[in-house]
Amino acid sequence: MSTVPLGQYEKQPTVPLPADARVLTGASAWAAAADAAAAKAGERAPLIVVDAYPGADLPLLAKAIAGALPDWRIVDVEDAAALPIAHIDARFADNLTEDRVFGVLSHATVDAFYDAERLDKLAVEVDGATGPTVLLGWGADLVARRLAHPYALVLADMARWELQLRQRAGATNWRAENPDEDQLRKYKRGFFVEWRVADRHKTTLFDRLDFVLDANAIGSAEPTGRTAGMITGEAFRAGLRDAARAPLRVVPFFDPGVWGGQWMKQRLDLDPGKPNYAWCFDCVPEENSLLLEDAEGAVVEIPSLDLVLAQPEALLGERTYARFGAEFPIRFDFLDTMEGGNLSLQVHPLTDYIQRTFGMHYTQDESYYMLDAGDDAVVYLGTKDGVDRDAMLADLRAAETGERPFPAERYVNAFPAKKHDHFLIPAGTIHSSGANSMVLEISATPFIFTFKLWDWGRLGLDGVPRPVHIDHGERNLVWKRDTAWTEANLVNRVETITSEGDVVEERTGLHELEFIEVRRHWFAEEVTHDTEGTVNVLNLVEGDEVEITSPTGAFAPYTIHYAETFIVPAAVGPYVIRRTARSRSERFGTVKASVRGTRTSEA
Ligand SMILES: O=P(O)(O)OC[C@H]1O[C@](O)(CO)[C@@H](O)[C@@H]1O
Repeated sequence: MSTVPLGQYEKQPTVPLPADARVLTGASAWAAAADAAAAKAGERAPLIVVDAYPGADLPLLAKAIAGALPDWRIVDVEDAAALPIAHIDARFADNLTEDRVFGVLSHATVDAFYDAERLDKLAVEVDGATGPTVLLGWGADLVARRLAHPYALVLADMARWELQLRQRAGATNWRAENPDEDQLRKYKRGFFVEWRVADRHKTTLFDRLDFVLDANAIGSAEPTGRTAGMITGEAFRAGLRDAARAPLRVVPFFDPGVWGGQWMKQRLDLDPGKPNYAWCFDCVPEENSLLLEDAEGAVVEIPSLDLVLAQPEALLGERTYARFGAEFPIRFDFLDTMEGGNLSLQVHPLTDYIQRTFGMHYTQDESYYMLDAGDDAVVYLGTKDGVDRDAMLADLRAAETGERPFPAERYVNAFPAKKHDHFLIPAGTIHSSGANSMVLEISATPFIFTFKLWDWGRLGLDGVPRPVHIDHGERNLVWKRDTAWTEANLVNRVETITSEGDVVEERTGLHELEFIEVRRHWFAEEVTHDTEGTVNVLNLVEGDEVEITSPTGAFAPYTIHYAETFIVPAAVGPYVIRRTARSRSERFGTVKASVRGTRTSEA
């Protein structure tokens, strides 16, 4: 039974660890690592390798290890063998670019950050060590794997949301000297280079890990009330294997913005002291976390991306995995502009453009599902009939220089928006959510490839104008998406699929140029679903509380509250969504997204 009040959004959802797994903390965690290292070493001096995700707080980690294992020599692999930062900057200059926001995705491996000769030398030195040694740092395994003898391997893992919070608070990129650099540039360096390389690297460790340490809780940007937990590699692997076979939620994160609103604060019970909340990222497994909980209630936080990387086929399904690789292709998030402002007027790149320019293999196709709407809510979508494109571009450029505001109403449609409307936004379509809207974005995962065209003359939260990219926008705007086309193709394309008793199933999108299929179900009692071999992402858009149950008892009933997004992994198969014993709502509504053409019943 749910522990939160009826209908109240759960902000810290957890995923159970196997019954026999325990979260270790403090000195006992390091003692367990030391025991494992000693057992592997036999007659030799034991070795613990702590491979830390870039952005982990190494000084604090070293202090914790030294406190627990005072007789061990701790070697900072980064100090010993990393290439000078100027060398790394030059190596990745083409990926990092001069732009504030956009880089080019790197295909490098962690070796590119290290001096191979110094790694060799360090390996020889560690090989000859007579006392117990800890190798610490991102890529520490590069040294250890040069050795012929076994060692205990610890991954000090971190999620991207925590990394971003630390960057905002002054943390640098990996070994860079940029504490005061523009946050957009720090993020760019993570997104296009560091995190890509680091994810590729850590995936090579997963099968060999002896322990996973929650480095989010070591030097956290904001107080979490948690001490850093450690679980065994076995618990990590088994926990993820189980997680990919039952419904789950990732840990949502909430972020303020220039256009942010008040709806989430009130309805999702967020900090009333904050001026606003703009976004809630409720299903972006690339950035969110999973909270793994043991049978005694102790919790360890890991990146939810680990689930995607470790269990891609069970999670995504064979066909979706074949199409996207180990990437979670569906993103759900909230955009809250209730009593806030308009989003920027924007456009996303076409597939060909995002591939050629940024090295992304699929693009940021989107849609706005209206979870709620004020009386005056509108969605800006598509250009007006007969627009003079040169005049519009000239007006956008004049607005960018501050010469005069952009007359958006002259060029862009503003469609009235009400609760449960669904607006489809294939890449290349000009769009923006207006003020007084509560949008559930159901989109492809890419989320930073936004070409802002006009930001309504306002400044960003950092006091400087947010970046506008009219040149990129011009190359991607599809001008034939005028009023008539937009209305016929992108506004409320709802189609009833079946209607039986109290259950109605509708298709609400997305547009045929987008790969996501969205089905909405209305019901009073229950609806039977089947993943049919592909991942489902759902949100309870109407009703206070439901539970997800297994007709075969394959997983324990899982409670979902209003507005919560949840993932049903492909491996689940059949599942039932039904009202709970304490539900008070008369009617429920869910929206369910999957990748079109990947269900077993689709030829
Ligand atoms: O550019 P703005 O005005 O912040 O718009 C909101 C942004 O949030 C997203 O919807 C999701 O990250 C982007 O597509 C969009 O750019």
